[in-house]
Amino acid sequence: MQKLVLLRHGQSVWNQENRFTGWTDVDLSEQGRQEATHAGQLLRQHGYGFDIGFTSVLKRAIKTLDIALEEMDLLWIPVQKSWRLNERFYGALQGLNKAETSAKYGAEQVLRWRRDPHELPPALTRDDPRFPGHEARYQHLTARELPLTENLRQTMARVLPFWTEQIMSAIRSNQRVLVCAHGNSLRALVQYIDHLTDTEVAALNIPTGVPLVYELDDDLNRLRHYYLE
Ligand SMILES: O=C(O)[C@@H](CO)OP(=O)(O)O
Repeated sequence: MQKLVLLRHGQSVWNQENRFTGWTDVDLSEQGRQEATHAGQLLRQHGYGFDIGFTSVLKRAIKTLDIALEEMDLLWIPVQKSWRLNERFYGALQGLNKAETSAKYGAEQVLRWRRDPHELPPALTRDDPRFPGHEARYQHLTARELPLTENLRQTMARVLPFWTEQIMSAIRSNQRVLVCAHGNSLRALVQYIDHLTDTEVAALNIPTGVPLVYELDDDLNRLRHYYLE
């Protein structure tokens, strides 16, 4: 039996301000730092150790992983960062306040944008300052990989190659893995691992900063999963 731990980053400043975040590189809030510290303490108290960490290229996830590893005195382990673990790209909604957007477009539409796995938020244009193609960290991405908007299906499609090629292969070589990512990139991964239907994943919300443990059999099928308390 193998264990895998998934961790959503601690609360960010824009989670706190109730703004659509996506690929915007906002920092952790003070509460988010505390959540990350607590996650690391919980993992340490339950005797967890890790050989490798995986995270996105966004600082709220990178810092959460760093803080949690520091609590376990594991800052020295290798960490691999990939844009494929980034939050779902929220298109032209990025930066908008969620309550104001509900008042403007209606709560039902906003809920579809947030949770319907097939619904595409309004797209950005390439000349928008928020387009990731302007950023050095995404220069190696192809034009097709650079998103203008993204639904959960598309998030899953870019997360899965990283899951199979990097994360699964680390688990298969008996490395103990900690993945620190985002609400929606983790929802996409959990939908895949748990074979959730679209209705089930629409209802799934992963809390910030709470370690989610997966026990896997030798073929890496899920045996059970639970949050650490
Ligand atoms: O704003 C975002 O990027 C995400 C995660 O905070 O929000 P939501 O939960 O609405 O998909």
